[in-house]
Parts: sequence; C-alpha cells; structure tokens
Amino acid sequence: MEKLFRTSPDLKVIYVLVRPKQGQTLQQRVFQILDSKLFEKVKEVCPNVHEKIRAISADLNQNDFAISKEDMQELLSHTNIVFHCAATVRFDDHLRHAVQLNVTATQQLLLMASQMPKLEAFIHISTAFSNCNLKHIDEVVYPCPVEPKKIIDSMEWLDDAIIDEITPKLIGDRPNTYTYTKALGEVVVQQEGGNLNIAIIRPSIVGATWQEPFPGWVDNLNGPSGLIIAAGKGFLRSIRATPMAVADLIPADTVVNLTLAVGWYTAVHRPKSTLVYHCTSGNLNPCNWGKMGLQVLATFEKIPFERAFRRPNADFTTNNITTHYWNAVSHRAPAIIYDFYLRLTGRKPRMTKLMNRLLRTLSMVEYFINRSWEWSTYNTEMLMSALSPEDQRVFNFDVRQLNWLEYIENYVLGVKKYLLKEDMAGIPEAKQHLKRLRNIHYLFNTALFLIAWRLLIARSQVARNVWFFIVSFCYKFLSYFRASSTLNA
Ligand SMILES: CCCCCCCCCCCCCCCCCCCCCC(=O)SCCNC(=O)CCNC(=O)[C@H](O)C(C)(C)COP(=O)(O)OP(=O)(O)OC[C@H]1O[C@@H](n2cnc3c(N)ncnc32)[C@H](O)[C@@H]1OP(=O)(O)O
Ligand SMILES: NC(=O)C1=CN([C@@H]2O[C@H](COP(=O)(O)OP(=O)(O)OC[C@H]3O[C@@H](n4cnc5c(N)ncnc54)[C@H](OP(=O)(O)O)[C@@H]3O)[C@@H](O)[C@H]2O)C=CC1
Repeated sequence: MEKLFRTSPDLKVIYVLVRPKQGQTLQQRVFQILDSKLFEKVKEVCPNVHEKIRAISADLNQNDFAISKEDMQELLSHTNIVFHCAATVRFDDHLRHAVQLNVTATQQLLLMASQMPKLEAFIHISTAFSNCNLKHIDEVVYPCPVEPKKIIDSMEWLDDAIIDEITPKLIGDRPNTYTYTKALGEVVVQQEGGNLNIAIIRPSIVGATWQEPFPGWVDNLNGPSGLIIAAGKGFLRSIRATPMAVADLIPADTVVNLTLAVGWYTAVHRPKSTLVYHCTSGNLNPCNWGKMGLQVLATFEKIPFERAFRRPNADFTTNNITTHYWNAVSHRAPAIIYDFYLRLTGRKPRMTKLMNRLLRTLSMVEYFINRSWEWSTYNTEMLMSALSPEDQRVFNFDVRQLNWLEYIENYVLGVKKYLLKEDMAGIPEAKQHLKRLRNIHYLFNTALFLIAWRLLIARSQVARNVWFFIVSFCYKFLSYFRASSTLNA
C-alpha cells in the first residue's frame, strides 16, 4: 500500500481485507499502520491517504470470508487487481487450519475473483520454499501427490487425531505444514484459475527493507528478525547452522517492487499461462549464514541492544553432539541459574520457559539454515528487461546491487528501532551493561575454575603434585627476580 500510494498518488482506492484483533476495530488497525513512520513519505505526496484505504471486515476462516453483502457487492464490482498474501505462516500449524487458510481460502478467493467483471490480474504470493523438498526449483507449479481437492474434502470429515496421524505421510519430505499447504495453494491457483489472469510470486526469506521508504524497516518476527533479537539480547549464543549454506534473504521492498511490476505485466501483457516469479537472492548475489552471523555480531558491537541477558556470541555448529553440548551449556544452564536467582529474590522464574521456546523455534528453522537451494529466475529476469529504464529504477528488484554488509547492519539497526523500540540515546548505557556482563563472565569463570581445581586437589595425588610444582616454580621465579633486582640496585 505504501509503495502504491507513493508512486501512484492518483490511485482511487485500495480495499484491504482485515480482521479485528486484540480489542481493536479494523479502522483502528489500519489507522495504526497509516500513522506509523512507514507512511510519513506517502503523506507528503498523498495527504488524503486515509480516505483512499477502505478496510473491509473479513475472516478467511469463515464462509465467504464473513464479508457483508454490501461490502461484497462493492468489492466485486470495483476491483481491478487482487494481491493475495494472507496466509498462516506458522511452521507448526495444525494441518486442518493450514489447509483452511492457505488452500481453501485461496480457492474461495479465486471464486470471488471470477465474479469481478473489471478484474485485470490476480497475484498470488507463495513462498520459494513451497517445493523445498527439491534442490533445484524452476519457475513452474509442481504437482502434489494428493490432489488439493481431496485434501480439502478430507479435512471436512477427518477428526483431529487421524489428521495428526496422516500429516507426516502427507507432507512427505517437506519439513512442515506451512511449506506443504503453500505448495497445495499453488496447485489450486493453477487448476482453478479458469480464465483469470494469474501470476504466482515466490519470495524466499523476507527481511527488513533495503532502501524504501527507508532502510531497515521491519515489523514482524518472521524469518531471521526474531532470532536477531534473541542473539542481540544474548539468549541465543549458538546455532546449528551450516556457515557455507546460502542465506537466501530478500528485502521486503524488493518483494514489493517485484509484486507491483508483476501486477502491471500480468494485467497489460496477459501471458497465456500462469507465470511463476522467483523473488530470491541466492543465484544473483549469494550471501551465506556464516557471513551473515559475523556481520550481525559486528553490528551488535557498534549498536548493542539494551539490557542484554548475556553478551552476544555466535557459535555455529553442524554436529549433533556439540549442538547438545552448547544447548546445555550456553542456553539451558544460564537460564536455570537465572531462574534460581529470580526465585531467591522472590520473583517469578521465566527464563527456562523462554529458553525452551527459543530452542523449539531453532529446531524448526534448522532445516532452512543447513541446506542450499537453487532457484531459477528466468521469468524475473524477463520481467526486468520488460520494464522501461525509469520503471527499473522506481520498481527496482535487482538484488545484484545489494551490499550485504550494509544491508545487514541496517537490518539489525531496524530491529532495534522498529521492533524493540529502543532509543539510540541508550547505546552508551547498553555498552556499559555489556562491559559489566563481561566482567561477571570472567569472575564467574575464574570462580568456577578455582572451585573445580580445589575439588581436584582434594581428590587426586597427581593434581596435588602438579599444584605443588606450580607453586614452588612461582616461588623460585619470584625469589630469583627479587635477588636480581637487589643486585642491580
Ligand atoms: C548463534 C548466534 C547467531 C547470531 C546471528 C544470528 C543471525 C540470524 C541467523 C538466523 C537464522 C534465521 C533463520 C530463518 C529461517 C527462516 C526460514 C523461513 C523459510 C520460509 C519463509 C517463508 O516462506 S514465510 C515465513 C516463515 N514463517 C515464519 O518465520 C514464522 C515462524 N514462526 C513460527 O512458526 C512460530 O512462531 C513458532 C516458531 C512455531 C513459535 O510458536 P510459539 O507458539 O512457541 O510462539 P508464538 O508464535 O505464539 O509466539 C510466542 C512468542 O514468541 C515470539 N516469536 C514469534 N516468532 C518468533 C521468532 N521467530 N523468534 C523469536 N520470537 C518469536 C512472539 O512474538 C511471542 O511473543 P509474546 O509471547 O511476547 O507475544
Ligand atoms: N515472511 C517471509 O519470510 C515470507 C512470507 N511469504 C508469504 O508472504 C505472505 C505474507 O507473510 P508475512 O507478512 O510474513 O506474514 P504475516 O503473518 O505477517 O501475514 C499474513 C497475513 O495474513 C492475515 N491473515 C491470517 N489469517 C487470516 C484470516 N483468517 N483472516 C484474515 N486475514 C488473515 C494476517 O492477518 P492478521 O494481521 O490479522 O494476523 C496477516 O496480515 C504469506 O503469504 C507468506 O506465505 C513468503 C515467503 C517468505
């Protein structure tokens, strides 16, 4: 919406399907977004942007999306282009719910779209990981072993226990219900698109903005953002990741630019078949997880997060045993010790629970940070060459120009500002806090060493002998030093 109004202020109206949430009405939800920093630039070129966004109450879990008759009439008669990006993105969602949102709702939306007389294009947002069971992925819709229609039907009569039982068999070698249902959604789009002008966009891992409307803007915890917080606050200190595996991140504004360009191309050129566009970075400008982790850490040195639990650190491991070791030593043990301290001081323990949640999240993303994929980008490159030089500049989605180090630094800064809402004025205090943590760390390690050594001496003759040898050596060295300094005087 931001980019559309900034580049086309004459646009009449955008209908946005919204559900009320957390005690807020739809209007409040939309106005909260419009009143954010993100929309500051838009308001300069389009001051009446508030009037141009029409929030329509809709819940994709309901029949006909629970849209009122009047709203439905208005939507059907006025819509020129549909961007379908609503989905459940939870990796662990129950299959029934994931199918309802990512497959059935897509089917219903297509049906709705087929009743829109003025519709020019239907743009479906999928994910580059919908076929993550393959290593090389082309810009085509791959068939699923069980037809989506059969899956949709079966979800209506199977009970939860049976669904739980068949879920691993259905998702096969995909890691979760999210990627599986997004793949089903694509098949539905292809099979039931009828005469509609359809395109599918597959972004990889969406990160903060690169350039527009300003660098580093981010507003949710999906993808790396939540883990950047966990690392910056010192909760996450080691990760099972392959440093050389490609980190296929794609900035949010690049996805937006490609999506709008695809909307234009689909409406104007009306390709004969459904085109799939990969919105990925790996084959044009690859960055790996190792480089990303180092740059994230380097940025924490310059711009630390406030009130960190421990000093940020990054141990990458690919080994099962070291993963368990680091999880025990770097994650669970500090959490248990801290909770013990909270109990002692009469407060409610919370760190172990938080750490368990973090480890669960890690176990779910591990699949994606230990593999590399190749996505072909013929259609995306074709689209780039179809744009005029001016449009190539305004709707830039050429990731070859992306400087990763600069991007990651801005990303971390954006996480601090827009997700954690931390003030830059707090940086000196945050640095001071990290210094204190470092001293506590040294003190703790020294105390631990001395206790272990004392216990060892008490139990082992060899340790005692070594200890006496070190002490007598130090004593002789000191005596020699004292004697030679007296002679010199
Ligand atoms: C060692 C040092 C390292 C140093 C450097 C580090 C550098 C960085 C390197 C990092 C490598 C990056 C790898 C990314 C790979 C992504 C691949 C994506 C591929 C596909 C991309 C797509 O195509 S598409 C979007 C993908 N889809 C998601 O990305 C949603 C995932 N997510 C969930 O599937 C649920 O979230 C899940 C997890 C079940 C929990 O479920 P759950 O029930 O336990 O928790 P909830 O979600 O209910 O949230 C409960 C509380 O956790 C908060 N929270 C939510 N998410 C959080 C999160 N990610 N990290 C932290 N905190 C999070 C939330 O804000 C709540 O906070 P509160 O309680 O205070 O409100
Ligand atoms: N983030 C990423 O890394 C990637 C995302 N994608 C795709 O991009 C799209 C957007 O994802 P992202 O922005 O990350 O995720 P979000 O969860 O932020 O966006 C999903 C949207 O769908 C809406 N939604 C979910 N359920 C319903 C419902 N029952 N009725 C109405 N609206 C609903 C949500 O509304 P509400 O705000 O009310 O919860 C939310 O605005 C998805 O299709 C996802 O698959 C693809 C690749 C990567």
